[in-house]
Amino acid sequence: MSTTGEGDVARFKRQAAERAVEAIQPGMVVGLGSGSTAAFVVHRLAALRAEGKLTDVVGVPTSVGTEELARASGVPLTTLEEHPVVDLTLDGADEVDPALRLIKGGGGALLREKIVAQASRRVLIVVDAGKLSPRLGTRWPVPVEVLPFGWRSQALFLEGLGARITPRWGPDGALYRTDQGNFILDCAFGPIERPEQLASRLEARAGIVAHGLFIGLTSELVVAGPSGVELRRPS
Ligand SMILES: O=C[C@H](O)[C@H](O)[C@H](O)COP(=O)(O)O
Repeated sequence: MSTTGEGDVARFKRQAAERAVEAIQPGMVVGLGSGSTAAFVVHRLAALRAEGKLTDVVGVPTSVGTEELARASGVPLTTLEEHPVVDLTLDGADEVDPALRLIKGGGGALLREKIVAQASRRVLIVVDAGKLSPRLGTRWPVPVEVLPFGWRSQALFLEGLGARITPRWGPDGALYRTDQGNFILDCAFGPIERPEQLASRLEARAGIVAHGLFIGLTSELVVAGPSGVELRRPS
């Protein structure tokens, strides 16, 4: 059923999120992703709690924004210090290729999202069909989080790898700061032939704190579009 005034994309995100929440079992520690799709997850979890269901589930937020949303919605939170292993993480993505490799970080939460995903037994990625792509980099730049110290050197390094760099700006007219106080360089590589190789190069560079390529982390994908809601697993 559609919510009044809700556009198609928002409806697909909500439908995918509602399906994904069905994977949550009582007593689980659940990683709560960031962004508009993950917000639907939090809202659905809060609605189930209000019905007296899944009341013993606790969430690990992947950003300050998600933490605030969960608190405002009454979803109980924990930390990776208290629960270093997460049972299930539900998160969105910006671009998904056929092998279920991802680009994430459009909202700047890539580092905490990756930390939580790597600490999770199972990662369910939740998207509308518009996120599906034949090859990563076709539709979205790769966000790269860099320390402010030496960031221009990282920009030159990234240009050397073939990227067109756009530093991300905040609404206040200053360079955008992540939850960790770092900058983000959005790196348009175009369609990326070998994402694993690019990821290794980025990981080898001091000053690069995180990148938005999520490889080998997706356990399952829930995708919603005009033809319905579908579950996919990496082949
Ligand atoms: O940093 C943000 C995250 O990686 C989001 O999960 C991603 O940008 C998708 O966001 P949305 O669900 O709003 O399209």
